Amino acid sequence: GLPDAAFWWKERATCCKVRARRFGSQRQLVVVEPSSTAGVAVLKLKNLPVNSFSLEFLTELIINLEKLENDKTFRGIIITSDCPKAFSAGVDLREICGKNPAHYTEYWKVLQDLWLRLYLSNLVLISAINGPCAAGGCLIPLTSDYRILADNPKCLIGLNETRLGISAPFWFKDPLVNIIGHRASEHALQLGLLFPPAEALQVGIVDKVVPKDQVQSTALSVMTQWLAIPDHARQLTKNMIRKPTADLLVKHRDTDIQNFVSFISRDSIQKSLQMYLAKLKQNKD
Ligand SMILES: CC/C=C\C/C=C\CCCC/C=C/C(=O)SCCNC(=O)CCNC(=O)[C@H](O)C(C)(C)COP(=O)(O)OP(=O)(O)OC[C@H]1O[C@@H](n2cnc3c(N)ncnc32)[C@H](O)[C@@H]1OP(=O)(O)O
Repeated sequence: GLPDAAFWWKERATCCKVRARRFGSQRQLVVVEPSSTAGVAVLKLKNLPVNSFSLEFLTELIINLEKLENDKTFRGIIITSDCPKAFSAGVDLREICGKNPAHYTEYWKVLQDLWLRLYLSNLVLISAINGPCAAGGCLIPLTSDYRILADNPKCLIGLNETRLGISAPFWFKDPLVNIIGHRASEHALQLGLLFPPAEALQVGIVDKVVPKDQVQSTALSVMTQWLAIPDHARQLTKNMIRKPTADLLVKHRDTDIQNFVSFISRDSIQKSLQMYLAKLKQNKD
């Protein structure tokens, strides 16, 4: 439960800081601003062009989340995108293509860290999804407490991993099952469905669909409702509900990493990821 997670966070926080020093980039990939509502931060994802999860971006994201978690002035975070093209395109395919097992191991550990940091956060997390959100990109909405999607046909959301010839890990699948149910997940995951807004709302992968220019204000007004509940009661309840799902990853992290590394290192998987990336580059608007 929380003691386990706290242990992991302490250990991994040190690794993140070491890694951040290694990148030493001048680009700010995550921007945190206080909102007009007291106690609420707006965290903007800014890894242009599509907020794909590079190792550097993940590291910066985790460090910023950790800072907010430890800053007692904040009770909630609205997570949104500052990239016009996407909320998030998920895993950066260049991180899991053509690299070595040591790199895959490091990458997967950091992605697990992000998931744990978000899923077990004591803060209220609201995803203000203002662009397409695919596969690993759904990690943020699926670990949030509430999801608001922009009503735009380009704003597709879902776990489309099977379309790339890969499978979503169990810790993506479990929150999806918790949110939309077993049968709908079975359907969505196997077919790698990306839902347009009305269908996303109907299946329940998002809680609200609003015009794009109202995503932010809606997130703030939903946040106000959540913050009306005393923190300790809400946090205990959140932990009680999420602990069994989180424990599965906390207890099986190493096996999960080994499975991922051996799966992703296969020639056939590498080939299909390379083909998908090449197709993305061809299909330019
Ligand atoms: C045993 C089992 C154990 C474990 C499981 C095993 C494996 C699990 C694997 C990990 C699980 C998670 C997987 C993922 O997240 S895979 C990524 C899936 N993402 C997608 O399918 C989205 C792809 N992107 C898009 O659809 C579009 O880019 C998008 C977001 C709709 C925006 O479209 P558009 O505005 O037209 O912009 P472009 O397509 O031109 O994109 C701009 C630019 O970005 C590059 N790019 C896009 N997405 C990615 C990406 N995910 N990784 C790397 N690069 C990406 C794109 O190629 C363009 O690049 P260019 O250089 O041409 O400008």
